[in-house]
Amino acid sequence: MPPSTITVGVLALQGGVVEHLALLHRASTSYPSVTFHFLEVRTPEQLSLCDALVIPGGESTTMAIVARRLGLLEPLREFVKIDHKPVWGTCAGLVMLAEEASATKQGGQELIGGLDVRVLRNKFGTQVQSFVADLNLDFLGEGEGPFRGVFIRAPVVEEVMDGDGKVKVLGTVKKPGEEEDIVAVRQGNVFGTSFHPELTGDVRVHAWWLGNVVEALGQRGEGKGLVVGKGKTDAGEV
Ligand SMILES: NC(=O)CC[C@H](N)C(=O)O
Repeated sequence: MPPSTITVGVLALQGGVVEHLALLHRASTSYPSVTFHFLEVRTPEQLSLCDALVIPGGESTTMAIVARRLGLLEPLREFVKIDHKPVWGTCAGLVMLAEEASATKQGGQELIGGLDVRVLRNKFGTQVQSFVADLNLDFLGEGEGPFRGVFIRAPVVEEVMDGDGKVKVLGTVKKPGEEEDIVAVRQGNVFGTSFHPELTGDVRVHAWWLGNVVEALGQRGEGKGLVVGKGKTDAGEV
């Protein structure tokens, strides 16, 4: 039985929070039998209300420092690795969800973990080397056209570290003259993308992910979300 109400948080320490909320809200109309509540998460208390979480793009070093100061890092690790609640990280969010990261600032940076991968930060260079590429994301379903991948100081998965195939590669990109790079992975309830679906206006990845959330929580008999009117988030109308 899918749960009737689900609370989805967006970690709102910095980065593309509003964009995710807008697309999540649009995607939620694909599941009319479920009432979604969307919540900006800045405190452990807010996190504890969530059934699932999006960690947006932005700057993973800053996000980690702020999360540490707000007492959120350990609760986030529990959320992902002990409670196994569904989580999706985009770009900096993918970095946060990796077990290891390379090209970090001197002294390294704190991560949440959950994906047995090592990411390489800023693989394609600086902000001015941002690019857009058509991606074939088979998980979106047969007959779906390519997805416009927006890459901004994006990381890639440079190594899948688990030996037993738990990490599934769901998307790659190949720039002319370069090797293919892994840009979407999933391990159980943890999903990560190097690119930014929230900046495209294309709702398909958000809708797919919400479908996974509904399914995962249904299997666990969970979904304790607060019931609020559709069309609103804590950030107001989106
Ligand atoms: N657009 C982004 O989220 C950039 C991610 C950033 N390079 C980081 O490592 O945190």
